[in-house]
Amino acid sequence: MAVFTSVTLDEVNAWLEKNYRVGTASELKGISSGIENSNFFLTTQMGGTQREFVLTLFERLSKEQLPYYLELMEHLSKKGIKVPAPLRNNAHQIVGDLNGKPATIVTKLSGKSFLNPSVRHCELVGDALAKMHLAGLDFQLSQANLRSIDWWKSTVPLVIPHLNSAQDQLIQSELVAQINFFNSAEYQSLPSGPSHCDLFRDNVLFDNVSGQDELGGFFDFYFAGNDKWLFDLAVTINDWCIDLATGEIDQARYAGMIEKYQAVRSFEPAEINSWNMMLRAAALRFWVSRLWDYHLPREAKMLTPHDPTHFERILISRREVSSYLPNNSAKHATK
Ligand SMILES: Nc1ncnc2c1ncn2[C@@H]1O[C@H](COP(=O)(O)OP(=O)(O)O)[C@@H](O)[C@H]1O
Ligand SMILES: N[C@@H](CCOP(=O)(O)O)C(=O)O
Repeated sequence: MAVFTSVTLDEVNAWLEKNYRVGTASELKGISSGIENSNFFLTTQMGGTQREFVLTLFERLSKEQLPYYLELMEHLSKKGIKVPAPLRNNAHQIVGDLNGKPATIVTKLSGKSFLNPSVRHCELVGDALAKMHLAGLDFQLSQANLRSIDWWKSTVPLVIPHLNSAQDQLIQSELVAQINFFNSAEYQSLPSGPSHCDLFRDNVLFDNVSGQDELGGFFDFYFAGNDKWLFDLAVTINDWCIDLATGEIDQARYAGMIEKYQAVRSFEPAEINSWNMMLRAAALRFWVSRLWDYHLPREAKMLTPHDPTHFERILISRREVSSYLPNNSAKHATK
């Protein structure tokens, strides 16, 4: 995360004293990774106990949109899914205000990210993602994925002036294909529910337990929304189970993630048929957002935009190669 809004230790202490019972802040460290919000590692001292949190100031999401994300994290965490738990303030509110921005404190997960994941890491993520989908079924709030097709339709025209003619043609033809896909009866029938929608390698931590990596947790729910579960899985596969240089699927990691996901929740026939288009949708989603962040950047300290051409390559690869979603009972070609 970049730091768009600065906060001092004194400002945090005044805010904590007024609103929370977590003791006194002894350390506040701006976090440089991430691109959406202003994040800080926050250490507090209370009665001789040191506690660690993450303080987030939201830069784009409004106070009205935030309860969905934060209450979803609270809901999942209460159900035993490893995600940060937001702290409610003294007025029992899940979000407050700090330095003119909506702000919240969540528990800090332990562990580290693996940017070159193994088959085991992918298996752990597949298992936990399916469990997270099922745990979200009885979550009462509903909010659409704000970075879905309506956002692609409004953002593609803004980035087109920055593209060469081959890219322009590719993005427009994929958008049309996705509009048709989203309008199909089969798409409409796909199972859905609260979804993370950005479960990249840098949004998952692993802990080493007795010499073996175990899931530390999923975080960064601020692109979450009610969406097709298959989209969530496709976003995750497109980041975790690929050869990073070419964007092509790595079969061992792919099979590991799918198998463990499916051990928890079996795919429906419509999901098997929709898989290739969903992988393409997931690639288009991040090509568009990376182009937008790259060509229309915001002012921020410590902001490093991601490379858009990576998702252009992934999209080209998914359009050229038909992918299969293995199922215990049936295997269908998707193209
Ligand atoms: N709850 C958490 N526990 C541990 N680390 C976290 C937590 N939330 C954020 N981080 C750290 O902060 C970094 C940036 O957070 P992220 O949510 O990705 O930012 P952004 O909101 O900009 O996407 C992460 O890479 C991670 O190192
Ligand atoms: N995962 C997205 C960017 C979203 O940023 P994050 O830091 O909030 O995960 C990408 O890689 O394009």
